[in-house]
Amino acid sequence: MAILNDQKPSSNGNNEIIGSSDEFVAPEINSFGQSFRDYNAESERQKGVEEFYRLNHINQTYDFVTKMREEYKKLNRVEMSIWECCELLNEVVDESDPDLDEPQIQHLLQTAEAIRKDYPNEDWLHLTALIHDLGKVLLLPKFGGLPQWAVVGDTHPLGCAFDDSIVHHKYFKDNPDSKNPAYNSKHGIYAEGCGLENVMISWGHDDYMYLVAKENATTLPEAGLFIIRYHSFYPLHKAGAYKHLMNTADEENLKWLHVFNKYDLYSKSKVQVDVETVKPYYLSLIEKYFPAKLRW
Ligand SMILES: O[C@H]1[C@H](O)[C@@H](O)[C@H](O)[C@@H](O)[C@H]1O
Ligand SMILES: [Fe+2]
Ligand SMILES: [Fe+2]
Repeated sequence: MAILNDQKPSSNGNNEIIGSSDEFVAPEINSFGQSFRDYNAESERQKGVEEFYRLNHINQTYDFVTKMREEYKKLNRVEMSIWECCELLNEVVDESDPDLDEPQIQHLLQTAEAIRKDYPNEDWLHLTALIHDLGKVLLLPKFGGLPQWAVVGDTHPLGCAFDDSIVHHKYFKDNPDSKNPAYNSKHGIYAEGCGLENVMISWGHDDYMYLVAKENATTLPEAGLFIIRYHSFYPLHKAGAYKHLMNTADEENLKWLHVFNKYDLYSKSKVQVDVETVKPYYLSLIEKYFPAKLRW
């Protein structure tokens, strides 16, 4: 499972050159004709996305995240299977995403099918892709009906300074934490190398799904759990900010997150995956790595 080189990590340990025509090719532009993750490009989605980040940056505080973690670790809301949850995502719309307006179940399957093409033997990675965004059910009434700013979008640490690389950074000026001297220095309340598991990250679908998977005793490897928990932490995995908070285990896991991110971001397209065709495969993976019913 360790990644041996900077290229595609191959499960047999060889530094093979990959040239199959069936390989996943990342497109240069999104379905709206723009580059991916361009938060300033004028588009039908730009204004809504910016308003989303304004609310997110004002309201996500250290105290808010502390309360959310306390509340949701009870897992006392719903009992259901992973697949049932995938189907629920059909009803969810993500207002933070400039690149996608397809139903979320399509995004899950597009990500999983793309990664499966290039990593046919890493079944844990296929399943990780399938479930990575399931936490977005927090938007639905029976999961608490949280507002968009508390569920989707990129994530960032609380308890230390907000890095400039965070999307629409200017809105942090109205976040009470940015005026708190305990929280607004580079290290804030954290020690160098303390490990990401000791860092408060803005609350949303990543941390919730991590909690659900972990508490329901999934047998997914650590790297899968890390991907689920930090896939929206673009300031770290894209911009390289906050690296001083990582420990050596985080550094290993981050390599897999980099692999995953390509498929999460660039598989977003208008080409739909046929759900019924791929369903039996994913059901078999769910059975391998999860109990039949989970507490949510
Ligand atoms: O808008 C997107 C979307 O909400 C994704 O699910 C999340 O993982 C990304 O980080 C975010 O930028
Ligand atoms: Fe996500
Ligand atoms: Fe995603």
